[in-house]
Amino acid sequence: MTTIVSSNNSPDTQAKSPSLFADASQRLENALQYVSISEDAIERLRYPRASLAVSIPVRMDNGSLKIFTGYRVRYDDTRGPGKGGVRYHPSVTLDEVQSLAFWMTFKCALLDLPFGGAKGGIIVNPKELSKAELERLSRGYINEIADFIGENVDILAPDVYTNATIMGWMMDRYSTIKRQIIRGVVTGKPLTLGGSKGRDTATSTGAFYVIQSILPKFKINPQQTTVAIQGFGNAGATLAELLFQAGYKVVAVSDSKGGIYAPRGLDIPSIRQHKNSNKEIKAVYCRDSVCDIVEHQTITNQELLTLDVDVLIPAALENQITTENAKDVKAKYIFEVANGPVNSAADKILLEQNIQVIPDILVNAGGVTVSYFEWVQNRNGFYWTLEEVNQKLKAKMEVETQQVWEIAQKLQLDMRTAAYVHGLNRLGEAMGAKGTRDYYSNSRDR
Ligand SMILES: NC(=O)C1=CN([C@@H]2O[C@H](COP(=O)(O)OP(=O)(O)OC[C@H]3O[C@@H](n4cnc5c(N)ncnc54)[C@H](O)[C@@H]3O)[C@@H](O)[C@H]2O)C=CC1
Ligand SMILES: O=C(O)CCC(=O)C(=O)O
Repeated sequence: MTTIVSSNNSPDTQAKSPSLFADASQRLENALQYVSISEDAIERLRYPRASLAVSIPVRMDNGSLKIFTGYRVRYDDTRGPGKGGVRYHPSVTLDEVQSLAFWMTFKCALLDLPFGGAKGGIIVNPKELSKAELERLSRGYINEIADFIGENVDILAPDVYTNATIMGWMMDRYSTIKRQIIRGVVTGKPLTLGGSKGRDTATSTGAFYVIQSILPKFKINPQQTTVAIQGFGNAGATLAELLFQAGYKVVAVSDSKGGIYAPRGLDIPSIRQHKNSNKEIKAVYCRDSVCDIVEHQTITNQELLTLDVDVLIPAALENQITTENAKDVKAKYIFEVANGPVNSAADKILLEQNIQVIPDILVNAGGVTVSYFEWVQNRNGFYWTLEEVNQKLKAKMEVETQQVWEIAQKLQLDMRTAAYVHGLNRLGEAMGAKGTRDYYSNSRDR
């Protein structure tokens, strides 16, 4: 069954119990003094537009029935249909999904995509499910949220522990319910079902373009740059490989079980191979086609965050750098590939330490940008080459990175506040263009 949850989950109502959403909203409040948009628009942006909680009945392989809880939140759709991934994780909460949908809103505006922000999640450890159970769960989720989504309403995509296969099942189930093939309701699908070339690597490729645009501004040269990456999934592992190929010295990587650190540098392609075959990370260094296991330390995910490296890339989950460890961070640059890895209190500490944080809503926006390309291709029924996709992605990431940089320079802001200013200006403009008559109040009508 489906429940519409109160959308009145504003920072105010959550102030009594500190939440991820209250913390995320702080970034909006910090940017407000640098923009001139209407009070109405600001008030609207403080609240998610709609939040849905569903119970998903799944027949397990042993014959029992298990009920899973899922969410979908549409935060804002002023600039277009809601857009955002679906996360499968045991620690998913409504508060987290609302925060992720909030970030999607600003991310899509920042990249000037014709989308609003949305996100979904299911409380589940997918590693404990068989493939058949996972498929029934994914199809069941769509059964419950079908009236809440649509290719012109709210469009799904992959996120943590979801992938192209799951997106294919979801699109197929939605099409079955609607009695027509509707490819554009989900992006990140398998190529054979209308996926876009380059979507699987888009988040990391986009992040790579941002890194390559920002570091030269600080006269940083890849060959002398050490990098630590937390999270070795879709986003982290591919980015590690791109940086490795470009000559950066990737000295530490980790997954949910922990990581490895080798000051000599790691051979990322070999580590990916090991991970794919052995399901664990081993420290490997290869030169001239000869590989050996290098001297390395195993480290915890927390230790990785405070390594003495030039560049730190959190690419796993939110709230990794907080007041607990921010003062111990030694990296000079943090590129946030994960959503929300640094909380707002930690931002202040990092700023005092002169550490440059390049924010999630810019760094990881390559994923949703290629999702947009996929949606466009689905609507046109005409598909692009990988070169076309990457060329368009590169152009978009570089233009918006430069704009955020210029706002930061002009207003003397950190990159995160500058990114919110950029997104807010676009959101405010769209809200202004729509007018406020739908709010059924004449007090501010002009
Ligand atoms: N997949 C996408 O298109 C996009 C993903 N992101 C963000 O990137 C981050 C990673 O997502 P994906 O790579 O897609 O997920 P994924 O499911 O492919 O990989 C997640 C990785 O994080 C690791 N991990 C899980 N829990 C961890 C923990 N407690 N500590 C350290 N590592 C842990 C896993 O072992 C795995 O290596 C998330 O914050 C996600 O929201 C952002 C934009 C787009
Ligand atoms: O590709 C998409 O639509 C959204 C990806 C996503 O969930 C994110 O950027 O956090």
